[in-house]
Amino acid sequence: MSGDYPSQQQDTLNDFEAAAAEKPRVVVLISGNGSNLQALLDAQAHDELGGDIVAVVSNKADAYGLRRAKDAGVDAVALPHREYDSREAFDAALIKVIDRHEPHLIVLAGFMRILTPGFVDHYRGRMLNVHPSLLPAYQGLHTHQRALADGVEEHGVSVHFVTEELDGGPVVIQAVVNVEPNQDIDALIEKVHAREHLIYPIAVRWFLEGRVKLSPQGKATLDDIPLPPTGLRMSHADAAEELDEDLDD
Ligand SMILES: Nc1nc2c(c(=O)[nH]1)N[C@@H](CN(C=O)c1ccc(C(=O)N[C@@H](CCC(=O)O)C(=O)O)cc1)CN2
Ligand SMILES: NCC(=O)N[C@@H]1O[C@H](COP(=O)([O-])[O-])[C@@H](O)[C@H]1O
Repeated sequence: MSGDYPSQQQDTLNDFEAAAAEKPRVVVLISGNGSNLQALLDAQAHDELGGDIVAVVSNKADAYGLRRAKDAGVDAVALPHREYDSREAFDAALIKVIDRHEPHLIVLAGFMRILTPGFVDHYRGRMLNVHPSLLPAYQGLHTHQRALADGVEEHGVSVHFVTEELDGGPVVIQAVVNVEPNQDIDALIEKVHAREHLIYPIAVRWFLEGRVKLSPQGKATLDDIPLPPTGLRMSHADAAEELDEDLDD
């Protein structure tokens, strides 16, 4: 296009093109393998995320998810929480690292640190988490083991807004996994992961499109309609269709 317009008009055209090209920025926090991060990176690569992952930050330097970020050409930062004297000091350092990227959304993807109220407040309404249970059941850790020990017939995964209450934030999307009699825990975890990898990119895209919001009253809404406490229940087929994915099981 250069040379077709006087220089001032060309500058304006460049500005418009630059603005059109810039997508919402996402920072992802991890602690481990990063399979959910990979699902988000894959969705982005297929133009299904609605934004760009601009940085991945891990509180564990040996997290394989950092390798996934580097392989995808994304800024990968290790910020070991053990190097800080307090949870507040770690969170303050984490905010500095994150805010360099001026993100529109913070995504927790297997991030295994409880965040302080100050951190949560700083990103209120623009921070999501994926939790391996049908919230409000089984908040906290070891959800699969606890669900199996209780003999539940249904388990699953929830994507929710992050608030001060651990895993207590308003739910956006849930996916249900049927638990077989004598269910093998590794097979259950694999089924839960498969559903996480579908519904998380959907929830992120809907947020970045402005469809999913956290109201000032602390309620999650989809297209301005309040979501129920269990969020939107998505079947495997519906989620696969929404993401234009082939069903994998
Ligand atoms: N303020 C909030 N912080 C976090 C939330 C949240 O909803 N509000 N979600 C969690 C994610 N999460 C479950 O989905 C979770 C992560 C970590 C823990 C936890 O007990 N962490 C321990 C350390 C455990 C470890 O290192 O293996 C800790 O922080 O002391 C519970 C739930 C993310 N943060
Ligand atoms: N309480 C938080 C929690 O347990 N999150 C869970 O950690 C796993 C991370 O896997 P990944 O690193 O492969 O995405 C995921 O199953 C996620 O739901």
